[in-house]
Amino acid sequence: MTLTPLVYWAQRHEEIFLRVELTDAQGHGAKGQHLYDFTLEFLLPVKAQASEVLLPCPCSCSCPCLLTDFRQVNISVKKEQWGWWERLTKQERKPLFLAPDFDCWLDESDAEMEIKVSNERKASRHDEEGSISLKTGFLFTYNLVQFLGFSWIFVNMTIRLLKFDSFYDTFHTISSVMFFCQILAVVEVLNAAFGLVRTSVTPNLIQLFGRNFVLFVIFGCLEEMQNKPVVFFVFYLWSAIEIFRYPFYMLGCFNTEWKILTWLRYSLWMPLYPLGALAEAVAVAQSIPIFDKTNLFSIPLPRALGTSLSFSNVLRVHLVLMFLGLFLNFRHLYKQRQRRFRATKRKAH
Ligand SMILES: CCCCCCCCCCCCC[C@@H](O)CC(=O)SCCNC(=O)CCNC(=O)[C@H](O)C(C)(C)COP(=O)(O)OP(=O)(O)OC[C@H]1O[C@@H](n2cnc3c(N)ncnc32)[C@H](O)[C@@H]1OP(=O)(O)O
Repeated sequence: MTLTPLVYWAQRHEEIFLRVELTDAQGHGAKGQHLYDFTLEFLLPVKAQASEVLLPCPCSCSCPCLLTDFRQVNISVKKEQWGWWERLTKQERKPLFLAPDFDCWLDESDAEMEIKVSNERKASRHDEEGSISLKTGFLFTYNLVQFLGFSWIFVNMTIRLLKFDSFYDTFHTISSVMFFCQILAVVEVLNAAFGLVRTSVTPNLIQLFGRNFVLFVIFGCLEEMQNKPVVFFVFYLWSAIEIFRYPFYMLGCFNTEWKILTWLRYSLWMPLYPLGALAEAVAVAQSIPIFDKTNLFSIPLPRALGTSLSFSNVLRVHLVLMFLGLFLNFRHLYKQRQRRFRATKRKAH
């Protein structure tokens, strides 16, 4: 016996959904195997191929099998032309077995809203992807430029060291590239401030201020300091860490890491940071008598208090701050190291 099933329908601008219910088919209650049949003449042309979305097979296998408890067939038919139909069938009178599928029903305006929301979602995903790749491109370029700059400094100084060239002209050969790299390092504080990288501003600010004070104020402003061997030690120690730190960040931009590079980035600072701070402290200490002698940057005082306040007093305060800064950054780097290696261990398990 052939039965006519109940057919529920809904539409979107590009397709028709049909839900064919077999349980409530005419002849309800009949058991055994039956043939079900219905005919619909659509209002407008549709694409020939309909896709049938079947309910999962009760035995949850993927093999073709006979479905004995099969109550519903979902069919989706693509419209030939995008648009909204005023009804489903050519004939104005709705067939008796046909009813709206209120579970899936949308009015034209709701469907338009759905399209709008989905388009907006797509556009925002697109924007997000765009800004992620812009951020990655920016960070990669920044790290690459710093890596090239510091590599040039490190290689140049190593060659000079191996050739037993004089320590005394380090500043004149290296300073322009060092100035460039250290001015550019302002970006690192901005990256932290704008949340471009997962770190805090304070350690970056301490690092930037500490180095740039020595570079621009002590070495840059005092010619007498420029020929001292301490310049060599300061520049060499700074660049020794950066030739590992920046490539580590470059790989990080693409979620990649080389274990040995990660280890170097998070271990070399342990000897280098105190040595670097010590070299910087020596430079500051050596500059104190020069500032006293030349009165450079001294602050004029009212006569009752004396003639002027020497800049060397600022340097003495700076020396104290340096040890505080060294302590804060040492602690920060230690925590970063713990976090990094804990994460690596977790990944390995
Ligand atoms: C405010 C006024 C205070 C006045 C103080 C006065 C003086 C203070 C002086 C202190 C002594 C300074 C001595 C020093 O100058 C001597 C030397 O430098 S000697 C050489 C040895 N030095 C070092 O080893 C330090 C090198 N520098 C650093 O490590 C950083 O500058 C530092 C801020 C100290 C730490 O970096 P950060 O906090 O960023 O840690 P991470 O590297 O672990 O990064 C955290 C996450 O962010 C991602 N990140 C960071 N930067 C970038 C980037 N440019 N591009 C891409 N990604 C980046 C990184 O990948 C981490 O992400 P994730 O956790 O997902 O892996």
